[in-house]
Amino acid sequence: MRQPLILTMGDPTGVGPEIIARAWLEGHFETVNRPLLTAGDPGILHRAACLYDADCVLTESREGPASHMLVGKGRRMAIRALSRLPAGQLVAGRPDAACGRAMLDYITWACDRCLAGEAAAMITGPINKQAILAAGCDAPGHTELLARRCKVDKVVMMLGGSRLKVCLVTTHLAIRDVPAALNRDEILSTIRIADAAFRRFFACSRPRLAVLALNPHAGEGGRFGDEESRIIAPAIDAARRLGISASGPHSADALFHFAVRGDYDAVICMYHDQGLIPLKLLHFEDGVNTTLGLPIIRTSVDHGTAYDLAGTGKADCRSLVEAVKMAARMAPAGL
Ligand SMILES: NC(=O)c1ccc[n+]([C@@H]2O[C@H](COP(=O)([O-])OP(=O)(O)OC[C@H]3O[C@@H](n4cnc5c(N)ncnc54)[C@H](O)[C@@H]3O)[C@@H](O)[C@H]2O)c1
Ligand SMILES: N[C@H](C(=O)O)[C@H](O)COP(=O)(O)O
Repeated sequence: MRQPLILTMGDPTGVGPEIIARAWLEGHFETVNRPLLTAGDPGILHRAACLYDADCVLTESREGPASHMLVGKGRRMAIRALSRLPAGQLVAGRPDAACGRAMLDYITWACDRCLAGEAAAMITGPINKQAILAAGCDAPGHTELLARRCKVDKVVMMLGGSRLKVCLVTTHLAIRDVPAALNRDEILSTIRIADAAFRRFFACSRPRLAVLALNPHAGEGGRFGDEESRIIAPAIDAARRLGISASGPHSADALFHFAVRGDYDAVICMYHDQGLIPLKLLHFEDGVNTTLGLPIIRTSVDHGTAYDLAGTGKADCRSLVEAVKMAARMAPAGL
């Protein structure tokens, strides 16, 4: 049998459990060509599924990799029980350290199964970064946590949809710390990882990568900053010498128009919101977050825990569905 895709449930008090249950109950995973296993909490998932189907039933199973099956409208959802939190006592949007520990356990278990070749890919539900900190993990997000777990120094956060894909040089850090975190090698390695991933996973023989400037008007010849001439242009030159189709530094305000028009395959962005604002403007509903440069395949929803919606059953599950489909496409054929 083909190895499964593992879905991690995310924050038990966020929308993760309900978007997983919703996607299952609406049948969105029926065309996925691999088994799906949810790493999470059966009681929480059952409570979430009841938002859509009051008759759904949680059953114990002692056979197979799934310790629980959730049955709703004839669909069987395999669950690996990694926590048994008191569902009735948890309040939407208020994770405690036990929830933080559980979120971490889902992620590390799934990552280890992928590293061992027992799963083909992992897809992550949204976590709360404060809660994982309360549970003793100082990684600012999945991206950094998985890089550490896989013993990789440099990975790239890419978010994308059909119209736009953005790769970030820096991720979760204060805006005031961005300039100091940028250097030629970081930018060059981001370009190289993006280039390799597009060739391998997205059937792009020579990806066209647009590299953004940091400052307005690409620094206006040094008047508004010199990162462009000092750091970014040398990184682009080095990439081009390696045969990579990288261009820039482009003015960030104008470039997205051309990228969305189809002139580029991906945009290399200097910091989080430079890339994620245009991306989420276009692709909030169906965007996918992918970590490039890991030895495993990891995709994710492009949104957070959405505490304002948790427990209402109103959260959109399209990003999750796209993340699962993308993981299935990226998964190694031999596994
Ligand atoms: N993949 C991840 O684990 C991930 C991604 C982004 C943010 N986060 C975390 O989530 C928490 C909240 O972050 P935030 O408030 O910046 O972003 P958010 O995405 O949780 O919420 C922003 C807005 O989008 C809405 N929204 C989010 N998901 C939705 C969905 N599926 N359907 C409909 N509307 C949806 C919310 O209701 C809210 O109005 C933070 O702790 C953050 O670190 C986690
Ligand atoms: N920057 C991501 C976003 O806004 O969607 C998000 O915080 C997720 O990060 P991780 O995949 O590292 O958890």
